[in-house]
Amino acid sequence: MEFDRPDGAAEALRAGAFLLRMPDDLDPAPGLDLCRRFYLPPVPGDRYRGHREHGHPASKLGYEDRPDQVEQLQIEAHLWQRYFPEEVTSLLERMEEITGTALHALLSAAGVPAGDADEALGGHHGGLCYTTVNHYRGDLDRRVGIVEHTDSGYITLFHADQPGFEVLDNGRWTPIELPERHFVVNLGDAFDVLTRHLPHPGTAVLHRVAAAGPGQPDRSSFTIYMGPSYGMVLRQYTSDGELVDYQSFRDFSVAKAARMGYQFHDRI
Ligand SMILES: O=C(O)CCC(=O)C(=O)O
Ligand SMILES: [Fe+2]
Repeated sequence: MEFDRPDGAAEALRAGAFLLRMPDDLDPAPGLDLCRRFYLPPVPGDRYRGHREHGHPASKLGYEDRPDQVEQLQIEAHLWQRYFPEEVTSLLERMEEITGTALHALLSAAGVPAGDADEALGGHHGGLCYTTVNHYRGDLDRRVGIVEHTDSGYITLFHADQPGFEVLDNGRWTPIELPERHFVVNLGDAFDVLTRHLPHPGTAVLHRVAAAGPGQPDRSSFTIYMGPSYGMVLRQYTSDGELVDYQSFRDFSVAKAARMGYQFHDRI
């Protein structure tokens, strides 16, 4: 991963969000197709549709109709093959690789010593990777597309087909222009906690999606989320560069959900 400005990495860590150009041979269409069809009634043999009523028994996440304009489908990486069409799984796996590369580059830019990253990310306990498939319903009279929040993990990468994404930058809500063939990369809470006392801390960016007005087309986005697993303890570097335990990720997530006024996943 390369930044097109000399201060690119520093600025990405400070803001907690940046744009990443897609590789030329990556086709986001299967992901957008899934966003536009997962909520439609099931048709036998069509794995794009029917996810509202599916139940996804193997997943701890699954379908959720949220109080804002968005309805979401969240599926862990090890279940993509089971629940999604093949071309969607291939695309998501490719995006997972890109997300991992970006995460390691940013950890290094933040000052995590080379060779330390795997231990900092939880070592053999492994992490959690899932996709979120978002359908923003323009015809729903709700205040926002998705309410302001920080992502909980280390990093999230997403692609959206329309504007609406906004970040809080220097105290101001700033709409982000989404050029063709780009991903947005966001830093989340676990990255923020881990790097808070390092020379170049990364910020968990507060972001939201504006409501689409009546008569506007529905908006689609799909993400790759990478974070600690809920059984893990969040880690943090002290200012002396020592890696110590911070708080159980589950406790952290429950407290955050209460603070931000939403319900924590009831299957976790
Ligand atoms: O759809 C977007 O632009 C952002 C989605 C998002 O913030 C999320 O799924 O966590
Ligand atoms: Fe988000």
